[in-house]
Amino acid sequence: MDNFTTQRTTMASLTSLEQLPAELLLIWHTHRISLLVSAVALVAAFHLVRLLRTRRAVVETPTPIEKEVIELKPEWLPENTTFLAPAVATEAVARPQKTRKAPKTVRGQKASSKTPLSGPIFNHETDNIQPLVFFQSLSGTTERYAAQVAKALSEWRSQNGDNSSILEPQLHDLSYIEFDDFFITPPKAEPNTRHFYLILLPSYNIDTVLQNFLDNLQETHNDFRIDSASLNALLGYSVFGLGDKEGWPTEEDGFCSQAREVDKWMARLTGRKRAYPLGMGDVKGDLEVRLEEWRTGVQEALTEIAAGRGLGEGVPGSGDPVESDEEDVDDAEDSDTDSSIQKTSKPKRSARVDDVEDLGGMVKDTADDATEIDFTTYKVKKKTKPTPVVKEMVPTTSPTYAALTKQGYSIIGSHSGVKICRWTKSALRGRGSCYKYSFYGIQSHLCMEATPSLSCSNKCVFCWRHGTNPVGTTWRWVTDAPDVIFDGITTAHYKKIKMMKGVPGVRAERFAEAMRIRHCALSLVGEPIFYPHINELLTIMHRSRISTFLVCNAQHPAQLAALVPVTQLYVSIDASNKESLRKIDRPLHRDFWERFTTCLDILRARRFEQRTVFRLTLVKGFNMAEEVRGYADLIERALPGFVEVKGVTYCGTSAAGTAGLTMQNVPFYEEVSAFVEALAQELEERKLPYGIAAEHAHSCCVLLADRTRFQRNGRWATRIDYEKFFDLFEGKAQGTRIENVAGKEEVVGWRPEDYVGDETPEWALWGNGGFDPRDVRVYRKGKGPKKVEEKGEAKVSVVEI
Ligand SMILES: Cc1cc2nc3c(=O)[nH]c(=O)nc-3n(C[C@H](O)[C@H](O)[C@H](O)COP(=O)(O)O)c2cc1C
Ligand code: SF4
Repeated sequence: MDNFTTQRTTMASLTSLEQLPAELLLIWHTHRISLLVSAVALVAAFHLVRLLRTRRAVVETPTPIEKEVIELKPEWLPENTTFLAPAVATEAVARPQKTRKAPKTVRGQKASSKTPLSGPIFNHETDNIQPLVFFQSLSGTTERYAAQVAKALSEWRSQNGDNSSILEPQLHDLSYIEFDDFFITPPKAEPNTRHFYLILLPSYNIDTVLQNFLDNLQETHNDFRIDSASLNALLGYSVFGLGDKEGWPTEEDGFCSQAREVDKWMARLTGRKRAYPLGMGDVKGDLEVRLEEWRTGVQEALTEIAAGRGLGEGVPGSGDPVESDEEDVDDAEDSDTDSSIQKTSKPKRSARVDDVEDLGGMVKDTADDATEIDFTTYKVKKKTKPTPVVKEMVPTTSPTYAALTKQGYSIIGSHSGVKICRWTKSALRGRGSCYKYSFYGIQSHLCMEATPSLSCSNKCVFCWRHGTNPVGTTWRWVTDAPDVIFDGITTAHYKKIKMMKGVPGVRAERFAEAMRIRHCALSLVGEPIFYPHINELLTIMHRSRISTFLVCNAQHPAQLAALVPVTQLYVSIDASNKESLRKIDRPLHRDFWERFTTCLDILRARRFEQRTVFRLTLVKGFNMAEEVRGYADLIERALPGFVEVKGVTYCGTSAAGTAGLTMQNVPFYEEVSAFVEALAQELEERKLPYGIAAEHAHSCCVLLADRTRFQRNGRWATRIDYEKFFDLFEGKAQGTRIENVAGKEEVVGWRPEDYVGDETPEWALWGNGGFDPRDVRVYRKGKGPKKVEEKGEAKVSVVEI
């Protein structure tokens, strides 16, 4: 190309370059709408891809889940329970074979009915008598009188110079002591101190904690490893019963029935050392007179012992010529037994005796030259035993039933309950849902609160149940079928919703929505997993596309291990250490701490199957101060997906008062928040992946969550995709829980990450209060701010009532 041509081409290019902006401008003017639309679409597509990718990032885990094996003790397996085969996860837990109780085998000399088992000799010149006053009280009467007795005894001994060997009486609530420390053998004491027991008891013909005491005495007496009169080192005992003749006029009707039984068992356990006859008083009649008589008699018996004259003459122990009928029957059987043994040429040594010997020091020979007798083979006189009657947990005639229904609970069958909670009513009126909406997207007007077991194995200080609630360690009541319970609770719930129709402020659309239950909180009161058919009941709910949040008290490891996966599984963590837990939950199980920690291990093992939650209820003065590290230890052990921290709600009952709970024990929200911050800090220092996710200041509740599992792209995603949960349950969607089955990796179910829902809304995040901006916040007169406030972009309307 020559120079001229090159110049022309360059000129032409420059001209066209000069024209380019004009052309571009023209193109822009002609196509700007379609260009803008395409650009927006492109950006949207880009974000969508990113979102899907991050969502998948929450859902996927490439590695198969290792199963942890947790040992369950045979005694934890539910007795008298039809146990349902769990759908999943029981393989994760080794279930030991239930060992059958061996027949009772006694090695040693059977105590004759005529000679007392003496126990150590009391030397009145050197030895001291330690009176112990025990009581059990459900509504406070016996506690009051027991304290009076202890005080009167104390004054009597200090005013009377002859009583110098009688020590200051000690008062013990049977709910707090370890039975093993006092009722297997007498407690440890100074070498020259011997014990004298006084026991004051009410009677209850419903299942209460009292029955637990009775069962313990009976078990101790029947335990083949323990001397059947293991309390014979006591100097003596006496029982006083409080009853009500209005309801139980005679002994045949049950007047003071449990005191009578305790008296009987104590006679056996002490080798008949009844120092003064059983006293009984009618709370609505002669109680004070009878109690005074009894105390004077007991004092005389103590004076006799202190003077070295023992328990008196006549029939062992009582100084009374006739023992109670029941003991005579027992003795008659025993003598019958003795004679049948004498007829046997040579008593054979039982195979079980070897087993017993293996127990070493636990077996106590009653005499050195004792003949070994196998009581398992003799023929006993046939005794017609009454067929045991299975009781209803909450019969319609019981005071518990009356109290519950008065408070608005509907009792379904004889052991289930349902109640509309205040948040359901509040949501129906557009005044806000509970924290479950802020954290997990559950609208309170779509939620039903229910329990299939009103009974539980704790007596928590913050429980509202006024003390007369049914308690027990095993399920032994008439059992209602799961479909009957489901129909009953849903019908009762809808009935209660319908009753809200005329309440001012109820929103029509919410009322209509509420006629389809979407969620069930199995947490009302009691212990839902105590119900033997809980798995069937949960399955019915899931089939009806009702999601389930189940709260348990960590006292039933076997049931927890076998539970079908629920939408969200809660364990109440009421304290961070054994002592504190004993004080606050007042558990009935002696091995409550072991049960509790095993439940944490089970929760850890099952954290890949369902969302797991620790529920901490903070009670000032009980379980807050100095316990942050302890709670962090428990979190580290169980690795729950979430930790909900909530201030206790004061129930304002006399029961709470008796437990020493007042308004002073209710922490302020600032105190709860400070506690949560300290806990988050402690977890951070331990490199545990928890952060404070959300709050609901209105119900004094803050949520911590596992960042690695419930955050998406750096934002909290604590809400639940309920539809996905049901699809996973029905098999319409495939889960991603992979396990090693016979050496092969297989999808065995779903994981919590499979049904993670939307991101936590801005207003619910930590620092933003957690009140749904669509609702109207209502304050009581003089409590809240008076004008409409601006909060972020959302308007929070404030109305005073
Ligand atoms: C549900 C219930 C069942 C009761 N059952 C009996 C009973 O079987 N026999 C009896 O003599 N008194 C019975 N009573 C009366 C109590 O034993 C009596 O009120 C006692 O003083 C309660 O003591 P507390 O306040 O220490 O618990 C019953 C009371 C209630 C509330
Ligand atoms: S576990 Fe629940 S129902 Fe049972 S005593 Fe505690 S608060 Fe009450």
